Amino acid sequence: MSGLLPVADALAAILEGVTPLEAETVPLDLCLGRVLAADVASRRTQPPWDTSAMDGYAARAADLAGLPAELRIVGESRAGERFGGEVGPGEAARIFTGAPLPTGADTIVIQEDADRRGDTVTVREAGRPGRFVRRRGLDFREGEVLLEAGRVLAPADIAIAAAMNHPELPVRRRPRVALLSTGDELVAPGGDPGPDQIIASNAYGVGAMMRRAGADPIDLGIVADKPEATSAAFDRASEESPEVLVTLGGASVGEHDLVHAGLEAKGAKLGFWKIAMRPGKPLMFGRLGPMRVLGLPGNPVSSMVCAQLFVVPLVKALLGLPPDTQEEEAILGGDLGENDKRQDYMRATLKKTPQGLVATPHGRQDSSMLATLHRSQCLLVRPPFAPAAKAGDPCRIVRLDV
Ligand SMILES: Nc1nc2c(c(=O)[nH]1)N[C@H]1C(S)=C(S)[C@@H](COP(=O)(O)OP(=O)(O)OC[C@H]3O[C@@H](n4cnc5c(N)ncnc54)[C@H](O)[C@@H]3O)O[C@H]1N2
Ligand code: MOO
Repeated sequence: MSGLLPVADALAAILEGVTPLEAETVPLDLCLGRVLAADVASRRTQPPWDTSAMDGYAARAADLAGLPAELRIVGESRAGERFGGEVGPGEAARIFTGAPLPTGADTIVIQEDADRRGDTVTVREAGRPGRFVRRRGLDFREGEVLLEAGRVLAPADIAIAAAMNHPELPVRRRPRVALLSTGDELVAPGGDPGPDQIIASNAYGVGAMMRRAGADPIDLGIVADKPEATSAAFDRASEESPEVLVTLGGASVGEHDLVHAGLEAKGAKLGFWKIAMRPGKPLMFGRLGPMRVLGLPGNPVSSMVCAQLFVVPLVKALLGLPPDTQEEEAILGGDLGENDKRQDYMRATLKKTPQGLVATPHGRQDSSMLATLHRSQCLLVRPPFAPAAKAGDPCRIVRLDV
């Protein structure tokens, strides 16, 4: 074996012992995308009474056996104000969509099928008894659980929660993920890079991914490659008390890669460092006090791929959701040589064809190349020591969530 930790073992170590965060109560208009923390039962029956589905006349089916039928109008029922009286034999009430069905009536005649003259209406056509009547509870009943714990709330869920008379919902608190970029060479976008500097991109991409996964990213900025600066940055991170600290860069073995030593100096419990994966070999995991710390390699593609494969599942676990790291079958779109000891995650395009999904890896897979990531829809997954493969062979992919 390579001595490097397999990808699945690394993920298992990161997720070990993670329990979902506590619930908080949030107003409905802020619930989109949040994870429901408890079953929600209706406080109402809907509709609360038998109601009309059309504008027309509420009548008794028995009076409509022979047509045309002439009925006397005894009142009006509209949405918001019902007719308090009763519809007796030979009688009808004017009614509008959404209005309560008056006592005695059991059928709605739509106004297109009737002619009104003063207080009389002549019904020319009528449907079966109960036509155009929505029965009480047709939609849902008080006490019925319509939203189940663990659901990621979508617009229709929020609409039904409102209809059930819930102005707010219990949802899982969003995990807080602190992001720390390391490197003397980095300048924030819009800044003024010196001759040996580049623009920092990782915290923005990874932060966006965290937000989409349901977490709140906290950008702790850029820290210089100095032990004192690294130490101070870890203190700032601890003060924010996030659930997760993600360091970006400085994970490798060079003299200026200070994350590992910095964490050790702070007394962090280090889990693993270096895994059998490309990109992402120097991935690091440990715990600093209550924080889970993931040290992501600085190469931009390594940072993004590791964030999707390891940090997003951690965020999901903190939200009580399954990891969602599903691999899918596809067809290889180009020839590939034998793989080495690292599990490969190759940026590839994904096309739907009559034969199935075709994944075609890009020729250059350098982990510095963000433009290739941007032009990819999936990662082609090649296990360690996978044999050479030809176009048309089956392959495994994970869809990119970037
Ligand atoms: N002797 C060895 N050298 C390297 C190894 C190794 O095993 N032995 N591993 C290589 C691999 S694989 C990777 S990946 C990188 C990871 O290095 P670091 O995590 O220490 O990352 P840095 O050196 O800080 O940066 C790498 C690269 O990425 C750029 N970078 C860093 N942060 C950002 C950012 N926030 N936004 C944009 N770009 C960033 C940085 O400028 C470097 O170019 O190590 C290899 N070396
Ligand atoms: O892991 Mo590094 O990501 O191969 O470039």
